[in-house]
Amino acid sequence: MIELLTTQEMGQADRLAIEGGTSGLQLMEAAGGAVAERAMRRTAPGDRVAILCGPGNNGGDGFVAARRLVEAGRQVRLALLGSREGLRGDAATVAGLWEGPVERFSVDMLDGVGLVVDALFGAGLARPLDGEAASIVAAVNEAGRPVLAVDVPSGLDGTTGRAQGPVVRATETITFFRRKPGHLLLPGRSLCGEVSVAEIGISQGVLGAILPQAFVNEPALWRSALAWPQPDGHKYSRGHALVVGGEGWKSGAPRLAAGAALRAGAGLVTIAAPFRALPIYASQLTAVMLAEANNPDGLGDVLADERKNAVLLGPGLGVGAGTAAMVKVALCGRRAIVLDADALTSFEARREDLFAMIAAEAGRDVVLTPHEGEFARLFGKETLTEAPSKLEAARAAARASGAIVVLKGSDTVVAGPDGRAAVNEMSSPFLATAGTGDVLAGIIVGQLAQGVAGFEAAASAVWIHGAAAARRGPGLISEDLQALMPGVLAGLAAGV
Ligand SMILES: NC(=O)C1=CN([C@@H]2O[C@H](COP(=O)(O)OP(=O)(O)OC[C@H]3O[C@@H](n4cnc5c(N)ncnc54)[C@H](O)[C@@H]3O)[C@@H](O)[C@H]2O)[C@@H](O)CC1
Ligand SMILES: [K+]
Repeated sequence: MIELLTTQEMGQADRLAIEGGTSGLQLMEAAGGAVAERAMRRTAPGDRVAILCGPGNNGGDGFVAARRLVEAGRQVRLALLGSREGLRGDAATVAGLWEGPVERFSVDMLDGVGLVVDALFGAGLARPLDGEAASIVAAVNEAGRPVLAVDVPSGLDGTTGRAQGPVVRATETITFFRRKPGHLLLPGRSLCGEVSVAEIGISQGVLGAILPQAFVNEPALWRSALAWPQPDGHKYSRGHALVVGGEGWKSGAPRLAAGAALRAGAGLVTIAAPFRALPIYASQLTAVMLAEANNPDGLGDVLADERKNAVLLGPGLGVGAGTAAMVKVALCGRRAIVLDADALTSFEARREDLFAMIAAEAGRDVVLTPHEGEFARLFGKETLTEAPSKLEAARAAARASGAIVVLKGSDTVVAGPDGRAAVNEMSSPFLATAGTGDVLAGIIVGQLAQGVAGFEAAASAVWIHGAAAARRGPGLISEDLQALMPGVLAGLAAGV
């Protein structure tokens, strides 16, 4: 598992390491040394490097890096924002070890440099940058030279991935011990460039005291929860997913979802749809079965078969009272449910009804998969805009609804009502095409049908979906994803 630490949790990690006997100065020397190592990869002896230091410990890392880079034959010019006398603690100590000149920033420092090291602000950013700090950031961005940011690009909030004011646009960012959510959440991810993590002498053991609740969405988080077929198993032991579909002219979305559920490993997949639409569905389905459900009562009849243990409603279903009534029927009982697209929007004006139905049956998994527009309609625009970050918005929604919330985007967040959250980085911009959300919902219901727990089902599905897309790249359409999934699943089965 790869934990993501908030700025506050990282501060705790630093403190625990120091209490454990590693001094703050040792941590700073290690951090600055790691910065210098990255800088050396980007430059050759004789190259010029501009190091921009701020008034806190981020600046301290810059002073250490400057010293190491001079030792490695780089020509370093160092500028300090603020006065040398204003430096405190370890930053003051390492500034004292720097034998070169300490300049005030001027734009000419950036002329022709091979690299700019941004050590202005890191975890201590307390307010938006203004004044001289803002003009330095503007000059750095204007210069167009490669930028190595220390911890985070200055101006970026590492916890939220947001910048309230000017922010450095980095080519590369080096952070310490663990990444922060802001390295993965947009716009932070696009401002950081390539992100690397340096060990600086903080032991993994501190995580046992911090108990972080946010993680990178990667296989170690959920691999052990995945279900694989057993030699003595049969299709019924791999679960039966039901996709509730609507009219024939909207049959593409449920068909995409159903195919993905089969590929994900569900033993059987059935689409329930109105009788008049069944021939249209049947014309393009083979392994997926069909059932007649003309209305909520009809769906109830289909669901009387308890072996249908996971249900997806939403893709192609239409927005309105009819869909809301279908959702109500599906939510009666203990089976796992995925609500996507129209099923979410159908509760726009009556979200409390939905949350009450979810709460009525404890211990079964409900997964909601909104994109930002659907999220705003269901949970209220303010849940998105007033939350400090996308991560916190998803968490708040999960708490309010009692469901696992998959807030989609190229930085998809999966949040559980228990506070656990995973931020996805295995994604592809080519997923921004019609029907890919239907495929994702299908993978989730396919995982749930196999008995995978809700959070792990959702997080693994998001990853598998992104990994499948990454295998194709340009030209990807949602129909391709099904065929790409076996390669991704084979990698997971092999433990790659
Ligand atoms: N023991 C530790 O805590 C370690 C910290 N390290 C580094 O220390 C950094 C955190 O250091 P600090 O907590 O000193 O924080 P920063 O160095 O990020 O900034 C703190 C300073 O900036 C000022 N400031 C904050 N926002 C401002 C704004 N908008 N405009 C002008 N001034 C502003 C504060 O008043 C304070 O003087 C990390 O990002 C990391 O780079 C590393 O050296 C590793 C060890
Ligand atoms: K920085």
